[in-house]
Amino acid sequence: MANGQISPQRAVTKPQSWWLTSEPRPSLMLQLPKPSPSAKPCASVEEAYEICRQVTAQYAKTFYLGTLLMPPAKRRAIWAIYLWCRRTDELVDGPQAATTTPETLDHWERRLEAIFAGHPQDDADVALVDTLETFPLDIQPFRDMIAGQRMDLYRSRYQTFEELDLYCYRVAGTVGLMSSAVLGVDTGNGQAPWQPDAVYIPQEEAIALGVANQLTNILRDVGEDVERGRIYLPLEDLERFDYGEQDLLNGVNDDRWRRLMKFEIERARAYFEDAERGIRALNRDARWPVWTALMLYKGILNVIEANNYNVFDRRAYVPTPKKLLYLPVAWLRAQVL
Ligand SMILES: CC(C)=CCC/C(C)=C/CC/C(C)=C/CC/C(C)=C/[C@@H]1[C@@H](COP(=O)(O)OP(=O)(O)O)[C@]1(C)CC/C=C(\C)CC/C=C(\C)CCC=C(C)C
Ligand SMILES: Nc1ncnc2c1ncn2[C@@H]1O[C@H](COP(=O)(O)OP(=O)(O)OP(=O)(O)O)[C@@H](O)[C@H]1O
Ligand SMILES: [Mn+2]
Repeated sequence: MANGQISPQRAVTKPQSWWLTSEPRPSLMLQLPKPSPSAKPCASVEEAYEICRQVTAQYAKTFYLGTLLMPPAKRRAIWAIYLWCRRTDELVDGPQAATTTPETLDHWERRLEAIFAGHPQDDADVALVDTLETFPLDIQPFRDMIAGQRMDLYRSRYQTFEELDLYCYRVAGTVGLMSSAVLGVDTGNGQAPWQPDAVYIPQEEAIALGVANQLTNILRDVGEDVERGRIYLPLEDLERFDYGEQDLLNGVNDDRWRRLMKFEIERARAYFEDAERGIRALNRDARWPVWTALMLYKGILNVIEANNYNVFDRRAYVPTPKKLLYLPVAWLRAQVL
């Protein structure tokens, strides 16, 4: 970056740029740009998309696999959106989270407005600006996501599911809305015979997939989150199953915990089912990737069950060979459902 050049391959494997740190926590290495003159964009559009691709490939194997099934223009747009979302999430979840304040998020929101006005603030933004010129993305879901990260700044407990649902919309339902603008709808999807030209926009279903993913993410990461002092499971649910906050802190895996987890897993599955109904309204070339991403993420719920609900000291994941087995099933669903 110092000499105005960027080598995306090196940038990811040998962290030297502003968006990577040298020794961060092992699972995540992204970091926000420091507001310095050297952060001014100098990458070409191609180079910027390559940065986005590498980050998505490295940090989101599930979603990356889905994007590989898309036409190239849509695929790279999703990578650009992924990088912006990941950087936003990193503000409150990454290594620099302790120094993030409401003002940091205000600043991030002003940067967002500049990007939407066509002014990239650093190399990665070059890709997002290009995506915004190509696809009809609205700024509101991006703003809503920042509002979701604000919640993480001042909240570590949710009393009711309604409160958690709002959080899930903001940090993940918004991703469904952003992605939909890229994926596009099938303009011949009119469902009412008396209105054959009406196009159905599956917004609720797109949000439902984001919420389903986020609920799954919350169930998978219960142990990790508790260690960081965070409880996303609604406290009203803990009470309903007579499972105390202290039990959660102690990682107690008993009948009460398993009944609570079964309840939460069924709730997440209901959101997945709502989302599934919207996929056929999407553009034909988007259905296979979305079915794949959906089935892979939903598969994590089965793994949690197979692990006997132990999310305290092991992480539930779908092994790669199994991920590949989902591909033909997802393809078939994309053709017939
Ligand atoms: C295949 C495809 C279209 C993927 C979209 C990829 C994308 C743009 C992802 C952005 C994800 C992101 C970084 C969001 C920031 C907030 C956050 C962390 C949300 C959680 C993701 C977790 O990912 P991961 O497992 O890597 O978590 P860790 O940080 O490692 O703990 C979320 C669970 C939310 C992801 C939400 C979606 C991908 C929304 C999907 C919805 C659609 C593609 C809409 C489809 C349309 C219809 C009609 C069904
Ligand atoms: N396919 C896999 N094979 C082996 N271990 C895996 C696999 N996927 C995830 N893991 C385990 O989960 C840990 C990190 O999960 P991570 O969130 O990076 O998963 P991921 O591959 O990015 O998938 P996702 O896109 O679902 O988040 C890894 O360090 C490893 O322990
Ligand atoms: Mn991940």
